Amino acid sequence: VSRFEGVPMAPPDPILGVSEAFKADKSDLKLNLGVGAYRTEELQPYVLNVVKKAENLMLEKGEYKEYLPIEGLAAFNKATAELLLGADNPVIKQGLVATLQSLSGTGSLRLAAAFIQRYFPEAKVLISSPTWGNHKNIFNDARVPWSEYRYYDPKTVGLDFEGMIADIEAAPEGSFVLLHGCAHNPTGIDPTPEQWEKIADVIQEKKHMPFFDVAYQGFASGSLDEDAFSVRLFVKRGMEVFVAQSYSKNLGLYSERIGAINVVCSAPGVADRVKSQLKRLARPMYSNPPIHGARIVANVVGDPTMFGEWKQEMEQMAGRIKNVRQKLYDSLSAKDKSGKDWSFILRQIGMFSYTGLNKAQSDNMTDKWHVYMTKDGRISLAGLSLAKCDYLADAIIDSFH
Ligand SMILES: Cc1ncc(COP(=O)(O)O)c(CN[C@](O)(C(=O)O)[C@@H](O)C(=O)O)c1O
Repeated sequence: VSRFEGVPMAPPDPILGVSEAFKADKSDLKLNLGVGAYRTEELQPYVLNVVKKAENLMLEKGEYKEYLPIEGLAAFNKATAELLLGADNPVIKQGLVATLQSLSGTGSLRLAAAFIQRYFPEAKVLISSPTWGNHKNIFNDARVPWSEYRYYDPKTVGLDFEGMIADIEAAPEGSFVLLHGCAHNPTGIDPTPEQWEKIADVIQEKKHMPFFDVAYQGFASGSLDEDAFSVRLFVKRGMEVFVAQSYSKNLGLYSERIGAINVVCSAPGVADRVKSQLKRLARPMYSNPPIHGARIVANVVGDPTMFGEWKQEMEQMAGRIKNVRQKLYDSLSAKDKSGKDWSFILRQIGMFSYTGLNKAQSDNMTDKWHVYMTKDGRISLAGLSLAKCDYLADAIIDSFH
């Protein structure tokens, strides 16, 4: 008998498992609104033109494939910190930022979790309710305890700001507060600038550590700087901050697994020590990160023409999603006779819309309409075309009532 006899079948991933089910569906009506992956109006995957340009340049140069240092490609680490904080941010000049290239957003979050587990074993991470489906698994597997702060208010289909502040205030001093830098996943609801100020106040008062997850910089509003507002606000206040970054969405580098963990410290010597310990944790985890995506980012950001083209393509992707949001809202408003207010769809930002459909209703979307979405009611508008909005509106109205 096999020694693996006791190994049970793991459940499908709540997000990536939806894509597997979608692939198995034979209907030509099927729509994949599950994983947050950008599609064109023709519902095809999209490789940015600027990425193709950078890759052609790299091919011509015929670059080496030697190991990267544990911390990754230096040119990438410089570019990624500058993109996040602004090239002229004093914390960069003063050597206060420890940046390590890591395996995209997930790997960066996991590496930071390992650091928290080792150096702050008593601390808890506060995560929003709801949050990205993988956050809890990352902290569970890193043996970091977490609890939730209120975030989504189903009554207003908006932010439960009072609840959020109260829960952050009530948490033990020195907790880590996980915040979505922009384009909150799954709700698409972001705090206003004034609310970010208040969130920074309470985190400062309680001596908590802000931990930003920045997976959509430039993809939410179309502007890299606008989408970095929250992070730069906290750094400007002199706060020490963790920031995980990802280039999966804004540069379309999903499977290249390119991202970074940044730790903004309040004293130069400290940043070097933090970086050295992050390296010590990364080495036995995956040793060193993949070079291809790092070179693409470094080449694009390092060349003013390509950087400009990237910003244009980002605005186009964000723009297409905004158009789809508007069209879906128009279709729902025109078709739904119940008088339900669908304007929350227009107030949400980024790839996703949190529809309020419950599990049974989401099942109906899939079983009856072949619309694939996550069971928490989230739909990825990045997987929707203008042409399919009427069909989706019919499915949503049928499922709600
Ligand atoms: C808030 C947040 N943080 C981190 C990540 C990790 O991304 P990566 O490891 O590729 O850099 C995602 C991606 N989340 C998804 O878009 C999603 O929620 O569908 C999807 O890519 C995923 O992995 O689940 C995310 O939404």
